[in-house]
Amino acid sequence: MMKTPDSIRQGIDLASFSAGIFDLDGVLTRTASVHCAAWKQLFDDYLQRRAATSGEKFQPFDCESDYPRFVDGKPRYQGVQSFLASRSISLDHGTPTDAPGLETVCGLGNLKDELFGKRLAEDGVEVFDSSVALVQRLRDAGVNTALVSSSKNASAVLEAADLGHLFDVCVDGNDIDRLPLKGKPNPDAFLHAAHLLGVPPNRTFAIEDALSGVEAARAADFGLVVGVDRAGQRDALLAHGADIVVDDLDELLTSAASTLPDALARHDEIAGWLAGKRPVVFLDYDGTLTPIVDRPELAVLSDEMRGMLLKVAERMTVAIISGRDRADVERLVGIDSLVYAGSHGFDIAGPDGLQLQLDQAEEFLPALDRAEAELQQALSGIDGILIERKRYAIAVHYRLVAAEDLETIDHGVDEVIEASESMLRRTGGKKIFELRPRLPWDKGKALGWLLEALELEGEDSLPLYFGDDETDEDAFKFLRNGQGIGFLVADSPQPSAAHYRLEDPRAVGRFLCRLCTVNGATT
Ligand SMILES: O=P(O)(O)OC[C@H]1O[C@H](O[C@H]2O[C@H](CO)[C@@H](O)[C@H](O)[C@H]2O)[C@H](O)[C@@H](O)[C@@H]1O
Repeated sequence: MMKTPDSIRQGIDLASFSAGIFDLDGVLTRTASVHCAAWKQLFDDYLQRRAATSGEKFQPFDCESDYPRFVDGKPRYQGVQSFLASRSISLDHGTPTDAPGLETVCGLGNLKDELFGKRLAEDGVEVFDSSVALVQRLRDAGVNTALVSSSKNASAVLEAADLGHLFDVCVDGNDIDRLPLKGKPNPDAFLHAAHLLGVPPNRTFAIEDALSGVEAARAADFGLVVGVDRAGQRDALLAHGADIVVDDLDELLTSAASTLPDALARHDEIAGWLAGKRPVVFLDYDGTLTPIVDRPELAVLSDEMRGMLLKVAERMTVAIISGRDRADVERLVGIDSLVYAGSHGFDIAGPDGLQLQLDQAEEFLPALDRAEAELQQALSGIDGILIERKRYAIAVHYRLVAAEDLETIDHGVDEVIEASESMLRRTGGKKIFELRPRLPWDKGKALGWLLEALELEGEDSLPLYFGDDETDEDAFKFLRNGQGIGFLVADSPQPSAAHYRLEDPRAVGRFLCRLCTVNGATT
C-alpha cells in the first residue's frame, strides 16, 4: 500500500543513515534555471533555423514541461537526443570534439555547454542556504556525504559556490564518461558513489529534484529517496519513486538534528539488527561505565556494573577502549578476560597474547616526556589543575579550576603543543585538554584493528560501541560505514555520529543486561 508522504516524513531520521547522496543542480545550487535557460537558447535557435529552411512549425522549448521531461538530470548528449526525439528529429551522434553548434547531437550539446559557461561566468552561482545547512548538519552528525551529478560542470559549479569541502566523494559527468557508467535514470552513478563511500545502498539516502535522478536513486535501492519539488511536479516525483517530496530542504533540517533515538525504547529494532549476528561489545570507561566525577581516581566501577560486564563477557567478546592509561583502566575494571585498549587505542592487550603497541608511537615518548615537564612547570601552580600522564598521552584536567584560570591553561597547552614541533596534537574532552602523538590513530582505528585481530570483522559479527565523549566520535564514525551500532551516553541530545542514545551509565547497564537475553548473543 502506498504510504502518504507526510506519514513517512514524520518518522524520518536522516542522521541515522550512514551516507547521503545529493544532486547538485536544483538541490544544492540554483543552477537548474541557468541550465534550462541555456537549453532554451540552444534549442529555440536551432528549431527556428529548421523552421526557416524546412517550413516546419516553430514550437519553442518549454522550460516548464520539456526541461523536466527530456533534459533535466541526464548526461548532456543524452539530453539533446531525448529532446530532439520528442520532436521527431534524429541527428547523427557525431563526436565529443564536434565544433559547438555543428548539426550533430554532440555539436549541439557542446554549444549548450558553451552557453551555460557564459551564463555561469556572468551570473555566478546561487546556493540554497537550507541545503548547505542540511549537508553541514548531517556531516556534524557523522553522515558521509557524496555528490552525484550528470553535469560535466559539477566541479566548476562546486568551486564557484565554495561547496567542495562538504563532500567526501564527487561523481560527475566526466566520471560517467570515463568509467564509463550509465547515466541517470540508471542507478550506476549513485551506486558508484555509495561504493566509493564504502556504504551499502540500504544505509544510504539520496536527495534529487530531477525525475530521472529520483528514478535512478530508486533503482539503486537506497534506504530513502527524497524528491525536491522545485517545479510543481510533486506527483511525478512520487510516481518516479520518491519516498517523500519536500518543497525545500529546510523541511528536513529537524530530521537531521541529532535527536538520537533512545536505545532502550528501540530495543526491538536493535534486536532486529542483531538477528543472526554475534554482538561484539566495545565500551569506553569514564562517563560510560562510571559517572563523571570530580577527580579521575574517584571514578570507581560499581560492583553491579562489574557483575554485568562479567555476565556479558561470558557470552561475547568485550573490549574496553579508554583514554586512560591501559594499566589504570585494567586495574579499575579488574576482569582478566576482557580486552583493554588504553591511551585512546595506542596501547592494546588482551587474552591469548593479543597485543598492540604502535611502533611509531614509541618515537613520540621523548616529546611526551618533554611536554609533561613543560606543563608541570607552566601550570602546576594553578589551583585545582591536575596533569595526568598516560603512556601515550597527557590529560590536563581543569574540572576543579576557577573559571578565570581557564584562559591561562588554554594558552599554556597551546604553547607546549607548539614547542613540540608538530610531534603532538591537541584534543578535547570533558573538562580536559589532551596532548596526543600526531599520528593518524584514534579509537576508531583501534576498533577496526581489534575487529581484524580478533577475526570479528565478518558479516556474522556486529560491533556495538558505547561512549560518551569527543574521542568516542572516532569510533562512532568508524561504525557509520555500515559496520555496527554506536551508542552515545548522554543525558541530553547533542551532535554525534552514534545511532542511539543511552541516558547514563545505569542505562548502559540495563542495555547490557537485555543484550544478554537477545537471541544469538552467545559466541
Ligand atoms: O575514554 P575514557 O575512558 O572515557 O577516558 C576519557 C578520560 O577520562 C578521564 O577523565 C574524565 O573522567 C574523570 C572522572 O570522571 C573526570 O574527572 C574528567 O573531567 C573527565 O575528563 C581520564 O582521567 C582521562 O585520562 C581520560 O582521557
